[in-house]
Amino acid sequence: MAASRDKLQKARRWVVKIGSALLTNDGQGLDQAAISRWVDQLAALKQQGVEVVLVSSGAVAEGMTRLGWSVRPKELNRLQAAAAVGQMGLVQAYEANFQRHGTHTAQILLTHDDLTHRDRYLNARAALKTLLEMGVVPVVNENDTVVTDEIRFGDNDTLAALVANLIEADGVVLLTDQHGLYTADPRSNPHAELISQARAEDESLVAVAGSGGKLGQGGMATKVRAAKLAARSGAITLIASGREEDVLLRLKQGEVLGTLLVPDRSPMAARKQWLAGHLQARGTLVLDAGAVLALTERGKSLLPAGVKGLSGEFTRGEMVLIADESGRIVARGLVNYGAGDARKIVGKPSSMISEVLGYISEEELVHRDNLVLA
Ligand SMILES: Nc1ncnc2c1ncn2[C@@H]1O[C@H](COP(=O)(O)OP(=O)(O)O)[C@@H](O)[C@H]1O
Ligand SMILES: N[C@@H](CCC(=O)OP(=O)(O)O)C(=O)O
Repeated sequence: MAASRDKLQKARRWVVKIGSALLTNDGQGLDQAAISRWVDQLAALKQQGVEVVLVSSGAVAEGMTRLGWSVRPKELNRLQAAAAVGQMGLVQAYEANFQRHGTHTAQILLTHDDLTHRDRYLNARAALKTLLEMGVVPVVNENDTVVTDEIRFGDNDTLAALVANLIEADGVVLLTDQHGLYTADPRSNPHAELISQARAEDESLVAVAGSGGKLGQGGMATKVRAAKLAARSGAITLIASGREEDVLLRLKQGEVLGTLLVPDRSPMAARKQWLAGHLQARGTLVLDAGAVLALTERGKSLLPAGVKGLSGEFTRGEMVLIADESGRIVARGLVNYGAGDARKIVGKPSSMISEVLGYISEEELVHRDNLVLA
């Protein structure tokens, strides 16, 4: 068990999700004091070298307060309106608190659909990674204006896991109003016991998590499902109480709190399997000998300069095979430029991409994070 806790401690990129159940102050809008404490902890984690992405719910609840509604509406359009109003409150609260630490925040509104479209996936990934490199804390929520699944099912847990997949986070921390996953719902079963650790892919957890929390909320079922999703890219998930004092810092110090859900695979093996299993190759890039060595021996990204030719029709974000001049496949990966643009830049230095195409997405044709060697 200690070895697995250690993994969270050593994780250098955390996705921290704060659920609606925690964020709202007895229906009185956002719990500003609690937000201030979580932000202090997140800022301290950053100081310790952890990159953090925050996934925050609470838009509907805050919107209802701002609009003076005491009863949660049933109509989706009114829930959407409340989410749009309340999102401003979330943004204000996080930005003001992070400013105390001299840190900028960035608002990222995503839908699950965005993460299944390969070009949008790469775009979201590039934006988030750039923000992290700049030391900005992305604050993510579902874009409730264009999709309504979440406000119907109350599930930002899945979004947190998808974000972890997207940016290869090594840890997902789901903060909620319970100390973790219990053997039964502790609200209705006083004998329920806290599960300290389990395999993320353990099917018996689904039965334990039940069908959901309070009416209209995801409860533990969505957290267990999210842990399974996060495990696909090798991330470890921890479910803990956001009310526990200094919970994030204590977890970072290795204290045994909450429920740890451990992936079966290492991040690299998980990513390899995902790349190998989920996508069909749409084309082939043929590399010169220097580029083959850069990829296979030095773990580098593939730059356009090392590509001698290409075949097939592919769009940005699709899978391509990467071969040497004899036709031997040396790797596969997600390509940053569609075939038409790629043909124009192959053989050229990356410094010429913007001149040739009139824009630049990335300087690599295939980034090493999106590439697996054969
Ligand atoms: N096995 C279980 N262990 C812990 N909590 C459970 C379990 N089954 C159901 N729950 C319920 O899930 C709730 C947390 O889910 P939810 O209200 O959706 O929180 P959040 O807004 O943080 O996602 C708890 O308050 C609890 O009543
Ligand atoms: N996106 C919406 C709802 C998401 C939600 O409630 O999710 P959860 O915190 O997992 O129960 C909001 O910000 O209010």
